[in-house]
Amino acid sequence: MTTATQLSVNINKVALVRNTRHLGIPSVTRAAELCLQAGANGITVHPRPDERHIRSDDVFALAELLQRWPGREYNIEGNPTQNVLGFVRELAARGQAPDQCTFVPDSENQFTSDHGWPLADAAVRARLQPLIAEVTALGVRVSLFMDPDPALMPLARDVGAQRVELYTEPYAAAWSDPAARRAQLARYAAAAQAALDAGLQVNAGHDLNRDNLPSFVREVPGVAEVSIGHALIADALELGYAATVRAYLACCRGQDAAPYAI
Ligand SMILES: CC(=O)[C@@H](O)[C@H](O)COP(=O)(O)O
Ligand SMILES: NCC(=O)COP(=O)(O)O
Repeated sequence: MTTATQLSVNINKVALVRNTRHLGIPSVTRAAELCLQAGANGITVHPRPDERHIRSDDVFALAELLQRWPGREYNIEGNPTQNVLGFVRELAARGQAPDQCTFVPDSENQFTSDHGWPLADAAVRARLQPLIAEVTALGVRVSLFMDPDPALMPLARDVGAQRVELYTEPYAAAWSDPAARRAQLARYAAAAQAALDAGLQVNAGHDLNRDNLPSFVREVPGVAEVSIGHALIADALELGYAATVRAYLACCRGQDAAPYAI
């Protein structure tokens, strides 16, 4: 039996709105709790070094919150040469290690994530290997953010990652053109299969939404988890967290999205 794709809700954008005032609203911990109550399988954050959205305090408050939700996962994304390892080390020391750390090769002030690790470069592999080993030794699963290139998947395994997260923006951008969509789906399916063949598990994320998610999980083999933030939080502004999470969970099971009844 295949397990349904898990939904990890990225709450960066809740923090982004919160940070425009000094009032503490909307609350990221409340948002996380409402998403978990609605059935989300996990919470993702990407604490960027400039703290434009998720701040250091949020990372720790969410780790505390996740302790009360056994079986739900906490995924922290970021560049291991910047701030993310500090969070993982400190949380592990507190006995609150995240379940997963997704290494993303973003620069300090990057607008948003837009490429995966260039693992064909031996110097990049040599830099990553000890960092992956350290995080794995802390009991945290490491996932590498990757472009959908089948040739790179065995290299992700060789540097010690347990998962890859396929960067899905090119698929999302092609979605409204049927021929381009089919070509992208074939490309992602080949990358996912190469990852599975290499013994890796497969995550996916970036610009996934209610429209493009069902065909992705139906056609790309073995997608263990999707992390979704921007579109999901935008939908939640209209519908609330609970209805939105339930709609995305249905998409994760491959059901095409019904129009929202407002
Ligand atoms: C790793 C990734 O795909 C990113 O999508 C991400 O976490 C979003 O970051 P922003 O919310 O800062 O755009
Ligand atoms: N890893 C991708 C993620 O967490 C959310 O990306 P997006 O849905 O905000 O584009």
